[in-house]
Amino acid sequence: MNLSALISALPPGTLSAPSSANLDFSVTGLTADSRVVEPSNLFFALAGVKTDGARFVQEAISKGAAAIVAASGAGISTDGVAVLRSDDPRLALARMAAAFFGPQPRVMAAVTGTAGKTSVASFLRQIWAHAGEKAAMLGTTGVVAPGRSEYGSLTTPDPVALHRLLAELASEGVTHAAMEASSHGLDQRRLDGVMLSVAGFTNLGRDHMDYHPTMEDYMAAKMRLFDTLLPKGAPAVIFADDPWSEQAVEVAERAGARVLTVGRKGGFLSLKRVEHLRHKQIAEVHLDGRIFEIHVPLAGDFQISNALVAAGMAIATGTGADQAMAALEHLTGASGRLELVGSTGDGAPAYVDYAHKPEAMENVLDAVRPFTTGRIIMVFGCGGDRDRGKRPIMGSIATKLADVVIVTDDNPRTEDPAEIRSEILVAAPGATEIADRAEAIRTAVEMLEAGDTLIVAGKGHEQGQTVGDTVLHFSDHEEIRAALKGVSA
Ligand SMILES: CC(=O)N[C@H]1[C@@H](OP(=O)(O)OP(=O)(O)OC[C@H]2O[C@@H](n3ccc(=O)[nH]c3=O)[C@H](O)[C@@H]2O)O[C@H](CO)[C@@H](O)[C@@H]1O[C@H](C)C(=O)N[C@@H](C)C(=O)N[C@H](CCC(=O)O)C(=O)O
Ligand SMILES: Nc1ncnc2c1ncn2[C@@H]1O[C@H](COP(=O)(O)OP(=O)(O)OP(=O)(O)O)[C@@H](O)[C@H]1O
Ligand SMILES: N[C@H](CCC[C@H](N)C(=O)O)C(=O)O
Ligand SMILES: [Mg+2]
Repeated sequence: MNLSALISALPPGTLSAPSSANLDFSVTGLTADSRVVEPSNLFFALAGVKTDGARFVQEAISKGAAAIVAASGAGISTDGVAVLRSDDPRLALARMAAAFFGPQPRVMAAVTGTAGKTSVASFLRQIWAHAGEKAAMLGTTGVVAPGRSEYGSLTTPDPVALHRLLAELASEGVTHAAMEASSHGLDQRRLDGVMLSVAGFTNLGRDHMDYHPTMEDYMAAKMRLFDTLLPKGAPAVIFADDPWSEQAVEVAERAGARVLTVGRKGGFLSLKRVEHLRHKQIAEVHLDGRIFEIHVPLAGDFQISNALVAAGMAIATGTGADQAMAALEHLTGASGRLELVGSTGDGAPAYVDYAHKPEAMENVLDAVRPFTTGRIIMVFGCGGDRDRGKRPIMGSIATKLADVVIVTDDNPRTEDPAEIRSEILVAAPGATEIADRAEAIRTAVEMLEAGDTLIVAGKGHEQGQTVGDTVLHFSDHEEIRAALKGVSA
């Protein structure tokens, strides 16, 4: 694509080019990573968390970069290769990636919040598909679309990967796509080129305190979805029953969004009653004077909240209310979200759940308590190179709400695993420490008696254990199944 044409497709003020530069040539792609530069690429030199892309400009040029985009003040030398300047180079990358790759599915939805994003994106795709749309979802668990099911890595992909994917989906005929907006993604402008039709908010709780200095900063990053990215007048579907809901509503209203609240305090989809059964729930929902009684085939109060946010987003983008509500009766939970993996011979269930932050853990333990006549046995750990402050908090929640706690490893990455465990154990008196996750799961399964419930938390859909820089194959599902076979043999 011609660079001059690409620049003129951008909103004014995105970039400035030196007046002397000849930009009338073709660029073959964009990247912010010097290691993957190909001839005639445009290289974005971005200041990051670990290093500064400006240090790799020479490497990018030696690999054939045709022009460089850098921050306005960055001092770089380029031996005559054109340098385009931007006050916000990450924003420039997002907008240029959008212009370079072109088409996006016609209806784009993004959901933010500390917990529930993957579930809402997955439910929204399922509702649209049920209503006959060609629909996709992309997020932590990967990409799901007609003919596609790909394992993911980031919750919100970087703009180049994101817009390449959206263009592919559009060319495959996908008209509706639901994506997750992580706070990292929002802060780093990964979604700033997406043309949103609707945005959603689930809740706010402690997470990523290694990246965001305060909860207010974390909330502000999430609110970029409403105050910066969502076009004026577009619907903002907000879960109404969270302590942060009111603030989210204020931000969205101030930004000119059409606010639709859902939940017990919801004005749009109003939850009047929920009856919890072990593996399903019956919810009464009011909408526009009509009453729907929905049988949702999922466990966990929080899944009703997620289902309502998803239904709200679907209805706000044109799905009929009857169709959306009917679709909720067929929902499948996202992989590893309070997922029943198996049961012992005398009926004690073993669940895999992705709770890896305090509120999520609390919700999951609360969700299974009413159906547990015996003990709740909880196996979990905390990731290395991530928020350290959550470790004792999770240790204390597990101790308070579960009856047996086994602390184990969960992606220690470059940290000392024993140190991570000890930071959890400080606040988990009486917990058992078993470093090896497979052994921890086996031990827990062997303990199960009639009436007990096992929750193995933290990894959900993940298929690896990251130790140092190495990812070793590991699946909570596989380990639980193997252990259950062992006890029934
Ligand atoms: C902390 C963080 O968010 N980092 C993200 C960020 O990297 P960064 O720009 O800070 O990277 P950096 O290593 O400091 O490097 C700076 C620049 O130099 C470049 N570079 C670096 C080395 C080199 O040899 N050549 C080179 O050009 C890098 O490509 C980068 O452009 O921007 C990159 C491109 O978008 C992301 O891939 C990267 O995600 C890393 C891998 C990551 O682990 N992120 C996690 C924490 C994350 O984003 N998680 C969220 C939330 C999860 C959730 O709650 O669901 C997610 O959306 O997944
Ligand atoms: N609405 C909710 N409220 C509280 N906890 C929830 C909610 N939805 C899900 N959870 C809990 O959080 C875990 C992760 O759910 P999900 O993957 O849908 O969230 P997420 O926001 O995508 O998380 P991540 O940021 O890690 O990708 C679940 O396994 C469950 O323990
Ligand atoms: N098992 C996990 C969960 C990671 C969740 C991820 N979304 C993030 O925090 O970046 C870990 O701590 O390694
Ligand atoms: Mg997610």
